[in-house]
Amino acid sequence: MSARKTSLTDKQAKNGTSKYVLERCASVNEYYDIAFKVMLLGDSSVGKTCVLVRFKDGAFLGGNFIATVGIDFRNKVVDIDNLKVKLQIWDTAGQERFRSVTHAYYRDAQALLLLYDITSKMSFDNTRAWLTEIHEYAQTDVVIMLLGNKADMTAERVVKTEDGEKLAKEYGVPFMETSAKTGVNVELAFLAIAKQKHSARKKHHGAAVTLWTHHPQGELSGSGAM
Ligand SMILES: Nc1nc2c(ncn2[C@@H]2O[C@H](COP(=O)(O)OP(=O)(O)OP(=O)(O)O)[C@@H](O)[C@H]2O)c(=O)[nH]1
Repeated sequence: MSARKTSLTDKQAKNGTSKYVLERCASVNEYYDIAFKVMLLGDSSVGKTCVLVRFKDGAFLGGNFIATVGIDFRNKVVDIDNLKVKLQIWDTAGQERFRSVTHAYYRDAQALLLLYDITSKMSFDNTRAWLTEIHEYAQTDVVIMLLGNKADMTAERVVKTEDGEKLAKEYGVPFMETSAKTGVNVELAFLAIAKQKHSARKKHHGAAVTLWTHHPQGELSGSGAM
């Protein structure tokens, strides 16, 4: 496959949406209570960038496939338990040759969305290798979710829903099928993983945790106990 040097923004620019550059900068200082780093992982072309763009902008990046080079990120603030949770979402390159770049980011991730493509048996089989890699490089308390993407492509499906469920059960992780094209379950998946991380964090820190609220102007103020 011939991957060009590109990034998420390049992909969007290619699709005639250069306004994304401005929106991305504008959202950086958005108000939030806590922040989680979420990484998207999985083979090349399973739909990681498309899932991220669907979640962030509600759009589908159809057309020619342009592989991500290295890593890029975008932010989105969601509401969980009356808290503003900023998800800093890292979109990684699925191609093997960029693996050493993405390894460096694993240790900072608090949540991982591992994707396969329901029309590609190989991408499904490779999730085991991804899970081994996660085990090797990620934090021990990282929360993981398995996603079978391209659920809209029913005629081309080669991985049964039950197989995804079975694998997820084996590794003790939640599972969903998503479609970046139709949007099915995309928001739900991000919210589910953020909720899971938030619950784990609450359990770990106990009841008396003070949250620091980040205002757009840059001041900090304590927002009480959870
Ligand atoms: N029908 C359908 N096509 C999808 C879906 N998600 C992604 N695609 C298509 O699959 C191709 C690959 O999508 P990307 O999001 O670029 O894949 P990726 O996982 O980011 O690939 P890398 O950047 O190489 O890691 C593109 O042609 C997309 O239009 C989906 O849910 N349904």
